Amino acid sequence: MNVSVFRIKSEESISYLSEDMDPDMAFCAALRKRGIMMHVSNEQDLGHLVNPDNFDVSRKHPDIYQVMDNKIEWESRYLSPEYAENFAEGRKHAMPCPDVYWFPIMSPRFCSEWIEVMENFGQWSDGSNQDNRLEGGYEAVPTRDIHMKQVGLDIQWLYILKEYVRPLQEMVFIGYYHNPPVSLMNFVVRYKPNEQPSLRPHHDSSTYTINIALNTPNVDFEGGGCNFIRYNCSVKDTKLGWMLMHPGRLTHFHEGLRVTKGTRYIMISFVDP
Ligand SMILES: O=C(O)CCC(=O)C(=O)O
Ligand SMILES: [Fe+2]
Repeated sequence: MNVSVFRIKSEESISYLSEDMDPDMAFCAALRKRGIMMHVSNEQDLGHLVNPDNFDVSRKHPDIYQVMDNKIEWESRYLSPEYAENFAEGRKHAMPCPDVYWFPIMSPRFCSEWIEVMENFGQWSDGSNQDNRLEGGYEAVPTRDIHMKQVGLDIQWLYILKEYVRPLQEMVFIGYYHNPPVSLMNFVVRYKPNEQPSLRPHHDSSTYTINIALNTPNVDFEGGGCNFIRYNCSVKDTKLGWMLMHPGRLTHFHEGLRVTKGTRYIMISFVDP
């Protein structure tokens, strides 16, 4: 196309204004009216345009917030490449302790960016029983943590629970169906030797709890893991982006084992409290 096309002074001149069309469509229509057709000149994938209405560049890692608005690309970046294998016919789900299931769910990129979102925000709780973020203002077994709401990820996280966690739950705790999952407690926990190194035995206020490893034992930290006391069984060799799923109460009294070096991060949700 030549710029002279635009220099014609007449009522036929090319315009991108139209009462009932967006500017890009109006522009194309005006060209067509003058007999100028547009053609695809390549079939290379050059990426995508984000919707500026919901892409918040002031966030650390705005892409990780896009699970609802740009789902296909979000999955390719942040879902574990092994996620789909969880649904393979005849798949034997890992069960490291009785009724504790273990699934690959998130990619390494998810794990590192999720940690960076939290550390960039930086306002970890002080580990005391007083917690103004909660309805009752009291947390019986406090962790050093940041809640999803504090970093504007609460809606996205509930969507992740519904889309990616619930289908796994339905495969292993058969007959339990609750859609959408409800969860008021969704947070990243940080353990380190001189801050909070461990978590004393407790029940969770959940029907089931999920616990995603955001970093790697013997690489990023030493010690750590989750011990299920009734079964004298612990999961210490947690795997990056893999999620533990276990009942919250009664049978699954558990504790967070001591981190002796480095920093351990996990993502926790108490689902259907
Ligand atoms: O450290 C762990 O893996 C367990 C964490 C836990 O039990 C909790 O946050 O409720
Ligand atoms: Fe717990």
